[in-house]
Amino acid sequence: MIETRRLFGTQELDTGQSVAEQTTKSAASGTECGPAALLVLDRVSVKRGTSNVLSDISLDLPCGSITAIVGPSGAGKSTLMATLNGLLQPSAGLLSAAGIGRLDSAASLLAHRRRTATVFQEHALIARLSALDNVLLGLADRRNPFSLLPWPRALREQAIAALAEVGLLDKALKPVARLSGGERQRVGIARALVRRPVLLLADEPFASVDPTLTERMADEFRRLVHEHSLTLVIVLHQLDLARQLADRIVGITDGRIAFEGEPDTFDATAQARIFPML
Ligand SMILES: Nc1ncnc2c1ncn2[C@@H]1O[C@H](COP(=O)(O)OP(=O)(O)OP(=O)(O)O)[C@@H](O)[C@H]1O
Repeated sequence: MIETRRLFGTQELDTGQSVAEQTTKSAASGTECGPAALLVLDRVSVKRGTSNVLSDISLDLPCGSITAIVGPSGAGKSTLMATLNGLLQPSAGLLSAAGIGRLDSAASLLAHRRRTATVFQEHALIARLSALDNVLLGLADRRNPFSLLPWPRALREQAIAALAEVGLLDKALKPVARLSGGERQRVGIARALVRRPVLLLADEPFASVDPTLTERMADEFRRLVHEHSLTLVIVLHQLDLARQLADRIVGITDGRIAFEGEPDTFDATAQARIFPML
């Protein structure tokens, strides 16, 4: 396990409440998750175009767990993430979410997406906008998209709280173009946290961060996930990092699960099954 370090630092807000406290409360009231799984995939297949990209995926995501998805390029990892997010619909099989039920209607998918947030590989930030405005974009579905009015005060406070949570309060008004790579990644994390999600999806979030910073950020990621009572699914190319960070590793090859187990069972034989060239 990585030694705990506070890269971001938790800043207390005027309300005396950290985002972690607020989020834990909202997460707890937002799901009836408890000891059950937050999300269950039952024999899910997904097509892109006419080809089957995922086949027969059965997977439980226990509440509060960290699952690392590993696999070669083109194996279907991002497709799986888009399916977990409700962006891609299965061509066969079923997803069900705690407190929502089957994710097979517009209403159930909307409910699922409202409590899900994503951290992207290249942060997907708008460079000319400030850190604060980028974090507010994480709340775009919480107000009228055609509104010309300034963001409501409550949402601005929520965004400021999320920036404080990742230790970036002093950079709130700086354009993202003038932030370092690590700071941008933290803005991306704040933009996800501001949604007060219960499910956090991260697709190669450390791809553009140097190895030393990656280890520190992974450690901090783990802290945030636990403090916010989140369920995290993270795609990682670094296998050592996957072992350190995750409670469970899922290996995918050719759109199928080739390995599923605790990190200490992800041995050379398991690795060879997923990455035959290593
Ligand atoms: N929009 C799309 N339309 C059709 N096929 C697609 C589309 N996006 C991805 N694919 C195909 O689906 C397969 C899985 O792609 P996916 O991006 O899920 O893989 P991945 O494991 O995330 O790869 P990488 O590690 O390179 O990001 C690939 O063969 C890819 O070419």
